[in-house]
Amino acid sequence: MSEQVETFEFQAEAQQLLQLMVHSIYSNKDVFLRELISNASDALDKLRLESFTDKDLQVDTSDLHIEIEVDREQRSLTVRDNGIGMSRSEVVQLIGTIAKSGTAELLAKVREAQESNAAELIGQFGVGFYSSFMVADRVSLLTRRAGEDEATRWESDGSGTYTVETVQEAPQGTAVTLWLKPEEAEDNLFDYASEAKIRELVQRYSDFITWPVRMEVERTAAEGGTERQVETLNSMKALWARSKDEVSDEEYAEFYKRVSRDWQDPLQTIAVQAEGTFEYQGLLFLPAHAPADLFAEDHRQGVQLYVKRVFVMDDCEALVPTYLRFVRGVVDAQDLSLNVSREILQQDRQITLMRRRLTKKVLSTIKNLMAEDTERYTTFWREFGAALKEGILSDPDNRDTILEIASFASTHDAEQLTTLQQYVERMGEDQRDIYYMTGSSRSVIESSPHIEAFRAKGYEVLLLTDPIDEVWVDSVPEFDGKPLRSIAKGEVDLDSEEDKAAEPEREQRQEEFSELLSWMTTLLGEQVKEVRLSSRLTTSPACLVSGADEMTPTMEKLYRAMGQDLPSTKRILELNPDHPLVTGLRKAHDERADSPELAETVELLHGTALLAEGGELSDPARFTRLLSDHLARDL
Ligand SMILES: Nc1ncnc2c1ncn2[C@@H]1O[C@H](COP(=O)(O)OP(=O)(O)OP(=O)(O)O)[C@@H](O)[C@H]1O
Repeated sequence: MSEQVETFEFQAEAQQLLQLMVHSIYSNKDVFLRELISNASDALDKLRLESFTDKDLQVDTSDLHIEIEVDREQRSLTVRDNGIGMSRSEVVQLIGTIAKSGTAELLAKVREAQESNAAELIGQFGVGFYSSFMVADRVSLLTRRAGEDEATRWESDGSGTYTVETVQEAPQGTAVTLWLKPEEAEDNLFDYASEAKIRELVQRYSDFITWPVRMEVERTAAEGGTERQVETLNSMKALWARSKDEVSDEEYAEFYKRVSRDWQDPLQTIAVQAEGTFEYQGLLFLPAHAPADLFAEDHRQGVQLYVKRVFVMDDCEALVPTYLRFVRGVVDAQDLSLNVSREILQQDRQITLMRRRLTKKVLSTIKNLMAEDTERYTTFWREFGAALKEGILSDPDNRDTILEIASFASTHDAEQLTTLQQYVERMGEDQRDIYYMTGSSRSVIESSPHIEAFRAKGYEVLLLTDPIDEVWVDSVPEFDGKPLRSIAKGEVDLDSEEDKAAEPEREQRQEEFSELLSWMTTLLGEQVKEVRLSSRLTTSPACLVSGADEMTPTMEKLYRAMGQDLPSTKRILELNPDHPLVTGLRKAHDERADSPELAETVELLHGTALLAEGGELSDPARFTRLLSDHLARDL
């Protein structure tokens, strides 16, 4: 007997994703079976774990398995599991909505993207249960949660609505039935009611699933003719427990797709075997692409934790540091309790040791990639370098390794990145420091006045443009014995023989300009700490620099964005004594120090220095008015 059928609408975002599936933006339709088997396997994992941790739950876990059933007449295919199942409210919540954060934004991007990029973006959702609608025009799901009496039937044809009804009788677990669309091989829509096709897909995509995937198949009997027989289609071997030479790249790739919910192959597979007092095995992966939310606060982090082959939790963040949050995979520990909670794990000494070891392994893998496979290393760095650099600050133990495997843009090459080691090797005899400048983009830094003298002298400057660069540079005093120095901070002392020879001339200049400098310092007292002559400028009239130990404006902005209230640090205005604007200003000041127009010129000079480094004017309207007035006077 069934109760009244209720009709619901899919949540708007779910509806959009469903539409993408129905219209099949995803060219590989085969993956629907992998998704259904993967969900079934998760449900079996959950039931087994719950039966260990909840003693009141009366369930039979002696034969947990997945079953595939085909009805060729009706062209239907059912994937059934005797796992945890879902309650009625879970069905509505889990199947009718998409709970993941950032879904709306990602969907908006998919809508704007070209077809080929759209598939890539879709991969970031994990195609999931909805992928059934790529191959079926009607899908039903019958499920009963372990420990509950009533079951739920859900059904939809993939348009805007679905129905839900409570059913009295159903086996525990979930059965998903697809009414298959007609075969259309040129559209990659194959005959999924064919035994051979199913066998092929299970072996290709789900062989490592640790639960048996069974199907009744037709066999040639010994005495001729055929007979029906139940067969287990997958080998069920836990991939991380097998030796590396026994596992093919394809198997690793499929396994990666399951644990990461990525649709592309991993960039690198990392197998870890630890023996001794605390035994564990791990299979970690570096993805080939950063997810869109890598820098979002609630970004997914961690790997799956198994204890003696029993799945315990997803996204176990205690096993990897935050700066390696993009690493995916599995760790199977031999000596942990199945009852561990996330809180306990965070403080567990053995877990800390495991994290340390896994971190070292990941970093050494990246180091090897760098030495042996530049192309893959470059891909890795482009996708994840900005996250990895967070480790320079947060993981002092591995700071040196991270600095060794880091790459940076530099004035040496317009495209290729450089390592610090390569930079040091290129340093000339007379160069003592590693020069860098931080800023919002390569072009802003390259056109900022600060870089002029360095360029003129042929000194290489690292161009650091990730927000995190602002932060770590202050914590790294040197690399390979060479101090790291910002070219936008403190005094520059380029220290060549030629500069030393120019010392007396510099002192004389200082003298000549001293009145102008002190007048300007008073005039701009609200905005700058000091006005002085510069040895870093060759073509620009002026630039702003920070004190050697002070925060840069970008850094201040960063802290403010994080909600910290900081007083703004006054900077130093440096003038180029060879620039006609500066020499002219000095002359004019000697002649008519109290002219209001002169004060305005000084204000304009300060404003242009700010603009040249990509900074923001405090009063742009006033600046443009002064500028237009002065320009008009020249006409
Ligand atoms: N066979 C099943 N048994 C129990 N629960 C299921 C089953 N299939 C799906 N679910 C529930 O429905 C949810 C949504 O499934 P869906 O496949 O859409 O996404 P997902 O598995 O969470 O994520 P993704 O597919 O992106 O990895 C699952 O998280 C799970 O809670």
